Amino acid sequence: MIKDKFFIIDFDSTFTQVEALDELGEISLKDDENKEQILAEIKNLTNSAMDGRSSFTEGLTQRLILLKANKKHLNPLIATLKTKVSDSIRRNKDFFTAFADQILIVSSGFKEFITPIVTEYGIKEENIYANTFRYDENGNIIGFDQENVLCHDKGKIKLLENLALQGDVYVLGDGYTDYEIKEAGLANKFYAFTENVVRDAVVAKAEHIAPSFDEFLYQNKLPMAISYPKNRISVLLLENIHPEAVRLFKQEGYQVEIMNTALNEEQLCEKVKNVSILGIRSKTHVTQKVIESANKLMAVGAFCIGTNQIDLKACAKAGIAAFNAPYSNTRSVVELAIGEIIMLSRNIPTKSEKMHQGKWDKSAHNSFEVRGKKLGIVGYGNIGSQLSVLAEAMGMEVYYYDIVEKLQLGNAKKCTSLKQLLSIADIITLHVDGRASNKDFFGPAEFEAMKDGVIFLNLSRGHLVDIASLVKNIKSGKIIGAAVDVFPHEPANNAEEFVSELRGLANVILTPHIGGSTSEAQANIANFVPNRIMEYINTGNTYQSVNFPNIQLPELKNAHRLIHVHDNVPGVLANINNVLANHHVNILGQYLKTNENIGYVITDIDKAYDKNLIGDLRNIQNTIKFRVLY
Ligand SMILES: NC(=O)c1ccc[n+]([C@@H]2O[C@H](COP(=O)([O-])OP(=O)(O)OC[C@H]3O[C@@H](n4cnc5c(N)ncnc54)[C@H](O)[C@@H]3O)[C@@H](O)[C@H]2O)c1
Ligand SMILES: O=C(O)CC[C@@H](O)C(=O)O
Repeated sequence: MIKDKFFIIDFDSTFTQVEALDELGEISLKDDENKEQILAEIKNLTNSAMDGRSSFTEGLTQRLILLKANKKHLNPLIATLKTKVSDSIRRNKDFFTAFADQILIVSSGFKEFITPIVTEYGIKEENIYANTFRYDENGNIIGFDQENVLCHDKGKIKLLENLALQGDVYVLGDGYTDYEIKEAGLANKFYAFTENVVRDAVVAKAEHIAPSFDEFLYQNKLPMAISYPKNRISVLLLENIHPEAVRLFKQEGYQVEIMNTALNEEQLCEKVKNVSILGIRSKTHVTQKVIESANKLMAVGAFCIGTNQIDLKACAKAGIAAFNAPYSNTRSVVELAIGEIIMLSRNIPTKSEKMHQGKWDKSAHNSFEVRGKKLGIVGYGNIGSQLSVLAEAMGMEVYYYDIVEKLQLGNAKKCTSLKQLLSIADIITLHVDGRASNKDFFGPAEFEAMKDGVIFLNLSRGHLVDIASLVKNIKSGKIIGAAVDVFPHEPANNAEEFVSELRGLANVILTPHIGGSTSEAQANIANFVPNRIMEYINTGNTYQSVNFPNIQLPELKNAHRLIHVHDNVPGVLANINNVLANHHVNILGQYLKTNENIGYVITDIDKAYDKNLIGDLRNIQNTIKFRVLY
């Protein structure tokens, strides 16, 4: 145990997420008709004192008058505060117990509510320095013990002078009075604690910032509950990702930067250098070069279905796990396709445009019901098969073609070749994935093989269709209607012009890659992808990763989890186990999965291990990445 270090920890907004007197006001003023106004006044007084803008003693006196609190309000207050202990303090409970002799709570709050909270964390009652209330004969709180130095301005300084601690003193707090201890020369280091509140005046003065208690422990090489402070994990989210993803990552304690645009390779290489988690949609390309520029990248999240924009193999080889949202926008794409099939069958784009020009063209020419028509679905995956179900419900006859064997839904008929499908269908819709081999999948020969008067849709990927051939066949009248949502070149953001030969053609619906852009889908994606990534980081689970072997395990309690990513060559598992045996490590469980590129091993071991073990595991030949989870 380290004997010559003392940790001075503030209570309000540091040990707990809140200011206790504000919470007390919520209780004591519950039935007061001016509650909101009084609470606002109390908050102002608190903030002014915490920022060092006003006299602490005066503010405290005024706050107690405004509170109109009674002894009977303290139990409910304590119950509330117990639920509001700061997250990072709560998870590091073991630290408080282990270092109880060296931890002092120094607060200008009140012992009556501080003691029951902090002693549950192993903090010693004699190490709690705080004020005490004075009551009248009815239990009303009417003031505080004026003898206590902590109720006076510079009270914390006076207390520390009196304590005359022999050793290094580290102060952690959110307020100006905490900083003043260091300023007065009574502490070696002051850490502005910003997990709950960021006080600019304090942060500006602080030489150390602790966005979490983990960071404080990490910087001081003290034992912590997690392997790495989450605030050190930086997330870059591009392409206007839904705010729910930002909220989830921030809630986890990560630093998040958002951009509304896609980045080109050069821009991304620069931006990605210190990023741990990268979130993109369909337009940002994560290339080999980008991966080589990323020094800290652990995971890439495609906030969409398609992952063709990510070099998945290069990511795996660099130990970077990639995730997507395979089903979150499926329904949205299907609904758009259904709508477009009907609109195109009725020639609506042309008719609507004419109406806008004042032209009344009431005719049934080239207008058809979809009932009884043959719909040809190319790519019978999640989108294709769901479209099949809805199309049948509208009375369409469904044909599909896929390169792999797929479950036939309803009365859908499987075509044994693309050619067969193209020769049968009245409406052809493309739902294959964007793998490289599908480039120019639909060119002159495929359009040639279609029936005359066909309708064509592409809501999959732009590079799958040769646009010049498509345009030629629309102009010739072979294709009487088309809907295109995806293009070989798409603008990086909403400010860039969309340039395409498809512009201005009759009965052609052009949409800006919005097949999956519904509120529901974007919110679902924003929930799904961060959770997958955070689970991977916190537990090692690679479930639904698109490039890592999938392993799913429960969170680990009272053991270490060693996560080893290596080239998929023979002998690595044996080498891992040799190292573990040499260090006399007891294995609690071990799981290995490989794919064509990498091997992924999770080993759960006893809590105790010799520190050289980590270095030895890292040095095993063919190791790509290694990390330890607590
Ligand atoms: N427009 C949008 O906003 C939008 C939204 C979501 C998805 N998408 C695109 O749609 C694609 C399909 O999505 P999904 O969820 O159905 O994917 P999926 O992986 O479930 O289905 C793709 C299917 O295509 C098949 N396939 C691949 N190549 C083929 C080929 N050459 N010939 C025949 N079949 C082939 C696969 O075997 C698979 O069954 C995504 O990969 C994405 O590119 C676009
Ligand atoms: O939102 C996007 O950019 C892509 C949507 C879609 O193409 C997908 O792959 O899910």
